[in-house]
Amino acid sequence: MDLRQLPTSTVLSEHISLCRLDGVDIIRILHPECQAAISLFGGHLLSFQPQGHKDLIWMSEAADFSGKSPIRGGIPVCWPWFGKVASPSHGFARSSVWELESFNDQKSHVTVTLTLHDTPKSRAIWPYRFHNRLHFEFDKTLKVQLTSTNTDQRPWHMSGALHTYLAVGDIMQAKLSGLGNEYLDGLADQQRLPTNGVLQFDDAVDRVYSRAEDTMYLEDPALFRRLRMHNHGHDSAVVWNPWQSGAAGMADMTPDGYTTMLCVESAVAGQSIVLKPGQSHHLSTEIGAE
Ligand SMILES: O=P(O)(O)OC[C@H]1O[C@H](O)[C@H](O)[C@@H](O)[C@@H]1O
Repeated sequence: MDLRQLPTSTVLSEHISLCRLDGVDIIRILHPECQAAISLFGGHLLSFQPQGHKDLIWMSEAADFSGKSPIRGGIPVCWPWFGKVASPSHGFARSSVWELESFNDQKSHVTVTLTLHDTPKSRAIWPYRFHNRLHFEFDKTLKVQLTSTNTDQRPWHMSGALHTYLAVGDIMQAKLSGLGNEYLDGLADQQRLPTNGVLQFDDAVDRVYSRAEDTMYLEDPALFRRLRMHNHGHDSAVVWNPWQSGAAGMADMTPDGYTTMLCVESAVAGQSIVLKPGQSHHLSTEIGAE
């Protein structure tokens, strides 16, 4: 995604502009430390490229920016549930329009905060009141924090994920570590299986690592780099790559798209979290290149 080519709608500050791509409004950051983009549709981080590096985040060449369906790539926000436990799959936050609450453009970094709260439309899908805040901090690393607050008078349950699509040079050479000692295999009837915490790739994976470490590393020899991911507020790391056969069944992924991506998600995918009225939960991820 060439961020400089996006047509500017409004200049917000020296390094931050509002742009438009098809049906979505995009906050674009062109800062000496990094370039980044966030779609208001989905509150969806689209790109993060620290100075001197290729993008750390993968975006599908066939992604749909109509604003009608979730965007394939970036960091979709799965909320208030993860997976297909209800409809729509991965919740409604990734296909809702978030509001820009504030931004702060500094010499050393940029922050952007978006919000999403309940509406009659959201309550028709999920009958609760909530207030979500999504805070992004950009410098040499990317920090994303989702704060979910119960503004209802009843307790409610939530699960979810920051469903990060990491960019890799060649998935066949990549190695992910820090995964803990067991996983549930989504491609084998949710069997609970032991592991040494390291994963290499030669086929589709869809796994929930329920004892992942807070910090994971993705070795990427093809791009001569290692990505570091530090998660917080999660109970699992979900790892997903659809491989060739899965990509072939997706209208918004090119046939070879799977070779340059790996989803490593900071997720609440085990037991859902109960929030009482007034309580909040923070789910975050920090990503950098070494
Ligand atoms: O196609 P989506 O709804 O975006 O979901 C993409 C993937 O998300 C997660 O990683 C799940 O574990 C996978 O089972 C799912 O296929």
